[in-house]
Amino acid sequence: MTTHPPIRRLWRDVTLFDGMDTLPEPMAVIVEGGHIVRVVPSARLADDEAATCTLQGTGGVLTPGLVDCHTHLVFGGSRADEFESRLEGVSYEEIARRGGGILSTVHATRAASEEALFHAAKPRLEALMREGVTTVEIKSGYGLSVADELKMLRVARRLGEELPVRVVTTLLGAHALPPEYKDNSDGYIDLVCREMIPAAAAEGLADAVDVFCEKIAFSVTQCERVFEAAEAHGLPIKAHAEQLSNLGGSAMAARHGALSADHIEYLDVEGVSALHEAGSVAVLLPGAFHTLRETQLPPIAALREAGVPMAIATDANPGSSPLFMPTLMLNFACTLFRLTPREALAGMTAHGAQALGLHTQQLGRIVPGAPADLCQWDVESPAELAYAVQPGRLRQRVYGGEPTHVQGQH
Ligand SMILES: N=CN[C@@H](CCC(=O)O)C(=O)O
Ligand SMILES: [Zn+2]
Repeated sequence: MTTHPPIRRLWRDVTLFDGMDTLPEPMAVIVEGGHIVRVVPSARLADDEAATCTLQGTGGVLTPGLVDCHTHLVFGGSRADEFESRLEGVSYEEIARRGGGILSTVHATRAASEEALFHAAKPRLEALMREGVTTVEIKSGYGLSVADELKMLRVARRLGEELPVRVVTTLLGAHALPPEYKDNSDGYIDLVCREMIPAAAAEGLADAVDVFCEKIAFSVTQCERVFEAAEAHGLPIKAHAEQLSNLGGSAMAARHGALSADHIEYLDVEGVSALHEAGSVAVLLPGAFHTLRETQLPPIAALREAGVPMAIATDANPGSSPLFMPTLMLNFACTLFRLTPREALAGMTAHGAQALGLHTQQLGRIVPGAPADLCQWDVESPAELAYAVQPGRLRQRVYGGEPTHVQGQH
């Protein structure tokens, strides 16, 4: 039987954004067996080395595949009616207090079958993939019972099995208080700690555990209990914190070694120091900031000064961020939060991967040894990806070394 050598794929004469920076000269990248094996200035690529490769593309901008490190893509129903109420002046918090908001999605998600949730989530995920996403985190959090949270996580896992995209799952059982635990939030936290986390861990369904630490959700003390249960099962943690008020959830999460604190509009200087000391990532979610018409900006200058890595994500969800367009988030990160285009792009590549704990594999970078997840864009400079909101510029999406076609892509 003859064996064929693995295909070596070559991109050359590209402007390279390597996950952290734009390189100063046209570059060549060689991929083999699912990994990047060589990154070299095109001018220094020898003809005999190029001859061993299949030329895959030239010109434009090559970036790592985008990493969307915070989404709620699996859900039932729609919240267009709530969108209208907010336009009439009812706040997100008030809607939540009236039993709408997250709980209205819980109702619809519980009523949906696993099959129905899968088919509803698939086109949302394909929309992200058409815009360059090769790694996506998907949270549960609209089930709020053991069976329904596991159902959501199974759907997320199946999406990763059936589509050419890396899916990282997060159990967000402590997202909201389900109606059957009304006036018994500690009882619900008991359920999360004693049943939900152990069940998700036993079935290998969760890669991390998240909480919503907020007045309309759970207290710092309750969230800490969830983290202790996650730690007991060897699961990394992250937190929705300081989104609507400053409770100190980010600092507590950082003390527990959180991968990330997310939203963080109300984060104070102590919180920034805590993230810095713990090596946690600050995940900025400009889509939710925009949709909820927030006015409190996250402490970008302090984060930058402290050297806290900043990630950007879509937060794609039916309520606070029904936005399924990663490059729009790059633009929002710059226009709303005043990040530079370089910071925004690092936020959806290298730092997004770090928020998922995947930086140890060099995910989100274009360096030798990194997984070969790449995007070749029809733009002249990386900054254009954040500058213009213009779908259709993705020339080639490469996942695990293989060029992939995404449903609906032309
Ligand atoms: N902040 C809490 N959770 C989600 C919102 C979910 C929803 O409104 O359905 C978020 O990340 O914004
Ligand atoms: Zn979220």
